[in-house]
Amino acid sequence: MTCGGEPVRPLRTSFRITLVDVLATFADPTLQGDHVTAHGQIAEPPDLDQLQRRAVASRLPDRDEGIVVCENLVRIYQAEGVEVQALQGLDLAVSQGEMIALVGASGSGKSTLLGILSGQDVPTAGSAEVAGHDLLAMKRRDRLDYRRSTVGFVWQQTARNLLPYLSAAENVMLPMTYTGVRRSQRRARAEELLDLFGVGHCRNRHPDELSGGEQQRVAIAVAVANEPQVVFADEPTGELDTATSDEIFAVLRQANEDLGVTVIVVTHDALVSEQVQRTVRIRNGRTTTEVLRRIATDEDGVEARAAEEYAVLDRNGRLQLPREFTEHLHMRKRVRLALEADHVGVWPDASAPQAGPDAEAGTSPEAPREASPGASPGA
Ligand SMILES: Nc1ncnc2c1ncn2[C@@H]1O[C@H](COP(=O)(O)OP(=O)(O)OP(=O)(O)O)[C@@H](O)[C@H]1O
Repeated sequence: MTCGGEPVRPLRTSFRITLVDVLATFADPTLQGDHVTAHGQIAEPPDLDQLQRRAVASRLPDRDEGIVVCENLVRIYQAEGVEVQALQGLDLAVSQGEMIALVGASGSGKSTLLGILSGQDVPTAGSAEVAGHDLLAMKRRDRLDYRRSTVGFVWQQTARNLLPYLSAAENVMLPMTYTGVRRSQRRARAEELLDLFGVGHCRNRHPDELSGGEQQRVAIAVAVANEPQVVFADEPTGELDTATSDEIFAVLRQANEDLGVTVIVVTHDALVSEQVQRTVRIRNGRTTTEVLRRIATDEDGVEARAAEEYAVLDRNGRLQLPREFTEHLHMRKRVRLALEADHVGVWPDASAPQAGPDAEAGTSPEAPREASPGASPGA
């Protein structure tokens, strides 16, 4: 399979959350800021050494349960009496400690998915679990705690990530205010994170005194301030030039590797998506293909990055064939399947008009064996 390219759009046009949501994400009038955690206790945040030890521990075996698991996820919007099916039975599993890219054409459902996973929106049906939280069953109060402590976000629009009247350090301290971290600890952790991400010298500057790249570094520090388990980044490099994009991506990778946080990045930028080990493509509200990247060594011992594209197979055995394949072979409505020793053959319906070139050339089998559930390869 080859990687089909999506048109690259320089800017996202649809965002539905405003600056007010920066505060709304964390603020809850029922909490007493400085003193009380979501559970009524004073929190003692770990220092960076402890976080790094945890990160290493989290990379040890047994991380394959999936920290993010979506099954058959459906989100239907009602717009002027018309139903829009933004997610149409989406499946996704992300392992703890992974960093993946989500790609897809405009309108394919990426933001809708991120909105659900980040606890800002509720799906219509299906299941979605993040770090053991059931996002369909979650109560309002739990959802607020979840947004404050379990997940972090970085948006494309720098103005959406940072409050303009707070300094960089104050912006990083803000989320900790709402989880009850003491002021001195908030400041220490904010300064550690700003140093870690290369913007320690900007701690007393306000967002309008920072470059776009510096603002996004601070935004990543804000996103990880409360030690979330997963960070969602929606086009975090969309407003930046290529060199700065690379730097910001490196900072996200640093958060992933040094702090052990799982990172899910939505991007239109092929250069960004090529830097992760797994890129998941969404089409029409479903995950369709995944590109897996690894370092391959040839017979001369030369290492090179290899990328292979896979179709996503859901629990019911459904997969979506890439449009360019079906169009090339004139596959419509139905195809013939054959179970072979180590693969499944898919042929165009020879009885249909304009069957594909292979079928016309007689390369499809005369009578393919029926693919029976439970039949083992080579049986
Ligand atoms: N609040 C809403 N009301 C009605 N329809 C919506 C709403 N939000 C999104 N949609 C529709 O749902 C579909 C998926 O939208 P979504 O924003 O998730 O796509 P996307 O892949 O993030 O696109 P983009 O890359 O342009 O941001 C689109 O058809 C969109 O018009």
